[in-house]
Amino acid sequence: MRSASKLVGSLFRTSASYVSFLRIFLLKIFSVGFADSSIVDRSVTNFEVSSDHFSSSEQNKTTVSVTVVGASGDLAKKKIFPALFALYYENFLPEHFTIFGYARSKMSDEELRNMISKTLTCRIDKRENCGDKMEKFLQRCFYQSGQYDSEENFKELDKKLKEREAGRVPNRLFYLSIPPNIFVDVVRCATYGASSPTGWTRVIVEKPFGRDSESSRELTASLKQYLTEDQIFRIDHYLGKELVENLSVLRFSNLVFEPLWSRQYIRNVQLIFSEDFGTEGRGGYFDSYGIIRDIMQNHLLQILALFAMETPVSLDAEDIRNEKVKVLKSMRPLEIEDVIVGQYKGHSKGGKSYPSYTDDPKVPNNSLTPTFAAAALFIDNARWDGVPFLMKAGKALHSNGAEIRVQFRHVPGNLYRRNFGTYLDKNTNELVIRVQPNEAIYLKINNKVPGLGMRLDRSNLNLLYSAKYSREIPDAYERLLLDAIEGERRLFIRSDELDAAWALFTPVLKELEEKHVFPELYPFGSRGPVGAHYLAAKYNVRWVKNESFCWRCPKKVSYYF
Ligand SMILES: NC(=O)C1=CN([C@@H]2O[C@H](COP(=O)(O)OP(=O)(O)OC[C@H]3O[C@@H](n4cnc5c(N)ncnc54)[C@H](OP(=O)(O)O)[C@@H]3O)[C@@H](O)[C@H]2O)C=CC1
Ligand SMILES: O=C1O[C@H](COP(=O)(O)O)[C@@H](O)[C@H](O)[C@H]1O
Repeated sequence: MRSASKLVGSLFRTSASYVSFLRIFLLKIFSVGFADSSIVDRSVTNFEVSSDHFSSSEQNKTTVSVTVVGASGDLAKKKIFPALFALYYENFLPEHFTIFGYARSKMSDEELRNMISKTLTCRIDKRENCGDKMEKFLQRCFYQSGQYDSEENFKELDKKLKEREAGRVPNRLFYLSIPPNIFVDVVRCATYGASSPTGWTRVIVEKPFGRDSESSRELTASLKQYLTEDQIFRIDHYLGKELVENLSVLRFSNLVFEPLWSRQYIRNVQLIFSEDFGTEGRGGYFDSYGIIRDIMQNHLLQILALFAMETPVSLDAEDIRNEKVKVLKSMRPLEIEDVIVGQYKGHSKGGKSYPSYTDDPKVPNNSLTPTFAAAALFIDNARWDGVPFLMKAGKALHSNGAEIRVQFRHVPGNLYRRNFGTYLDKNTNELVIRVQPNEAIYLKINNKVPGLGMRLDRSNLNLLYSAKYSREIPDAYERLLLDAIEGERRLFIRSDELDAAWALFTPVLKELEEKHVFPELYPFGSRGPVGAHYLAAKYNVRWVKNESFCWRCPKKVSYYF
């Protein structure tokens, strides 16, 4: 009941619609009554089905408009419009909704629809009626051209929004898919020119949220001149990935993992991100941020916080985010001795040539920006004292993927020690959560090879999502957009979380820049700089590579670098 009353308070404060209030309130009541129902299954709570529970006259009174600011850009085309269509296709959008694209480029509604239609796709498993649905979706999309710092232009948008809202209570979501230097202008103009007069107004902000502690705080302060914290949805799309969402389920709904989840049983944790392509087309942005800001300070650190937090009081957003902040505040700021940086260099192989990072016309020839980094982080609390959390992130590597590897300690006094040979580490249990591609959770165990002898083998207890579930896994942006529409903040970053995250990385980022640390060059398509192995070795860790993660590796080989 406590969570239900908390929710009532916060919903009224943010003047959320009565319909979404009722929906969430009932869900909360259910979650108190039945332990399992606290896990919201959207297949039974989507808007279509919910209209059985809530009279359509309620839905008729409200409407949701999503304005994608920066609609002509890469992210909007690649991710946001396709995610909105997928939500529509699955009946997750409210009955009355409108989508607006807003940018400086001149476009008609028809031209926007034409642009969007090129990137919309149907779920592999649900192609029926897809063409019809696409057409209907496109008819709900409109365009307004305008400057980002013109209140007048946003007032024109407001006028068009009102026409579509047709007298219903308007709820408005603005997605800032634009470069960060214009975030504040847009928020100011949208607030004064186009915020909802009677419903809610929410703003999704894309990263980067500043370059360091100072600029991030400035950005937060500027946004808060116009918005309350409740209205700001800072997106980290890794939090919307299926396997990252599943991390808490794995920990807190199974008896077998949580007792092992500490320094007592875990030797080290590895958080690995790799891409087999370079910064193509995004060199201008990337050069002023680098891989530590682009991937580590946000995506990998968010995963780490979810992995390491204590059990939250409930699944409420504030309870979860409180626990994440505690983990981040218990961490030691990263030190320069615990980081290595690299940058990819071009070469030719098999008649094909691979570019250097600095070949990008938007990157200066003498750029020291890292495209690869490895780091060792520590959480100084009772649960994790002394356990290295190793992060590795890189572009233009030999493989593509993201995973969490949990290496367990050796079995004390292991009776089968002799059977393992010299590589004892290789035979300890390991839990792998493969975030992408080919989502999976598997546990490496030792077992006996059948027969009269006593030969041991390594096997995987394997949950491979594609084998178990026939349905397509939704894109992270779908989940996050839906959450923002529903006012669910659990997967968005609160400002104190952001402060704590920057506090860990800002000193080392400054030091790397001030000392002009030269990144170790590594060939495009390689495993990255050897320095990463020395860093791991310092903490008695070996990076492990799983064969299904590595498309250039020969099959059935476990890689110890
Ligand atoms: N692309 C991606 O994969 C990812 C992007 N992001 C973040 O999302 C946001 C949008 O990214 P993305 O779509 O790649 O960005 P783009 O560079 O494509 O910019 C989006 C739109 O903003 C306008 N714009 C671009 N540069 C400027 C400028 N200097 N001044 C004013 N307007 C400008 C352009 O629209 P017009 O000229 O028509 O006004 C452009 O179409 C950024 O904050 C980015 O960091 C985050 C994760 C991944
Ligand atoms: O935020 C970012 O993420 C992408 C990787 O996202 P994914 O969902 O495709 O794994 C990365 O390429 C980009 O540099 C970074 O800004």
